Amino acid sequence: MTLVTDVRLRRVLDSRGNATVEADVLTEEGGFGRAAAPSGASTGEYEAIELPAAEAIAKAREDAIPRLVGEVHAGNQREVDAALAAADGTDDFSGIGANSAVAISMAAAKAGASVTGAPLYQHLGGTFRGNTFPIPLGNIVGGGEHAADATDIQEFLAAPVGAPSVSEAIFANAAVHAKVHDILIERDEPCGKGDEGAWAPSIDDAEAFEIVDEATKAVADEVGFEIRFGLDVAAAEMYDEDEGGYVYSDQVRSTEEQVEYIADLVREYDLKYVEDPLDEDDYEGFADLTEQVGDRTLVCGDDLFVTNTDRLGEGIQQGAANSILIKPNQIGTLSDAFDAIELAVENAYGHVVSHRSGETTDATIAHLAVATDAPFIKTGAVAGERTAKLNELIRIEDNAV
Ligand SMILES: C=C(OP(=O)(O)O)C(=O)O
Ligand SMILES: [Mg+2]
Repeated sequence: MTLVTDVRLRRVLDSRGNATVEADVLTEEGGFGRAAAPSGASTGEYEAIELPAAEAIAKAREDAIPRLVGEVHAGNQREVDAALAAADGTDDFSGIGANSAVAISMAAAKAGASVTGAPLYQHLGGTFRGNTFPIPLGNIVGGGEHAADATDIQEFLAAPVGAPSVSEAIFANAAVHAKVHDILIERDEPCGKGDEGAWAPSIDDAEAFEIVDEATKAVADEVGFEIRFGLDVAAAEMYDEDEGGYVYSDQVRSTEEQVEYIADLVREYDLKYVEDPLDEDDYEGFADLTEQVGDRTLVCGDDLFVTNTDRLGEGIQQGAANSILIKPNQIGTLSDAFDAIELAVENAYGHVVSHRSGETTDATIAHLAVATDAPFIKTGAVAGERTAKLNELIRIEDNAV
């Protein structure tokens, strides 16, 4: 019923104005799915390989499409993704590009869902999925690789942990974003934005902590539920062995100092979430920090794990982190992302489904988060390509998809 009859690929724009891959998958019975690959800026060293969009499309047309059309069923995700892996022939999708692979994989899932008439989250999660919704982590202030001349820490993320519904959580994050704007205006700070729609003022990290703390508390008082905040330190981008550690604007911190610094921040600001607090090769540092504060905060591996079961397995063995970021394009297919989620869940690691800094209006990750009962989703607070996912979550909650 869901035999693939055509796969069409094209270059489209992403939110940074770069070319990315969009895929259409067509099936018997009129099934149709369309999806586009996102793209990172602070990419992990161990991620699957994104090729220039035109090259990824050419390679996929030559090697992958003949293995898909008339050969696999869009309703059978593992069959689709195995064909993509076989067509690629490498262990990092450098053959056809992880951007072609993930776009086709997600488009196939949508085509499979369209034939059955089930919403994508139900097609992916099954009718016996749980009944939870992810808490959205909203990027409020940021710098690092996502904005020049702003904070060293890449993302300050609002975490509306007490929200009674996903829509109230989403509106709370938008209110925190607006509150930070008010505070920046009061302080006479410029209000430019970074790649993900977060404010990117030329302030130091200490001032950003002060402002985000004030804004989350003020909005929590207004809405009447708990809002905490968290960080994506993206520390691999700061780490420089030759410089002796983590290079901040005003100092260099050794690994021990970095662990201490982050642990102190968790305690001082009661942080709910800390992503990539250490370099992507430093399992030991992650384990040390997790031992110190893992009982009170999520220590999350993004560049550390890159949605990869081998790297997550190593982390589980060493006690490094207690949660994993899930970015399908880091690993290439939805099946690979599901494998990482399954391994995480089996080992009581939380999973946080995530956007990339370069995005389109594709909303697949909203469905993926709901399908897998993800405790959190990280997909910005404002900006059209971010609100595409947030509004889809609201529609899912409202049974309107
Ligand atoms: C979303 C992120 O940024 P990028 O897509 O640039 O890796 C991140 O680091 O978590
Ligand atoms: Mg990250």
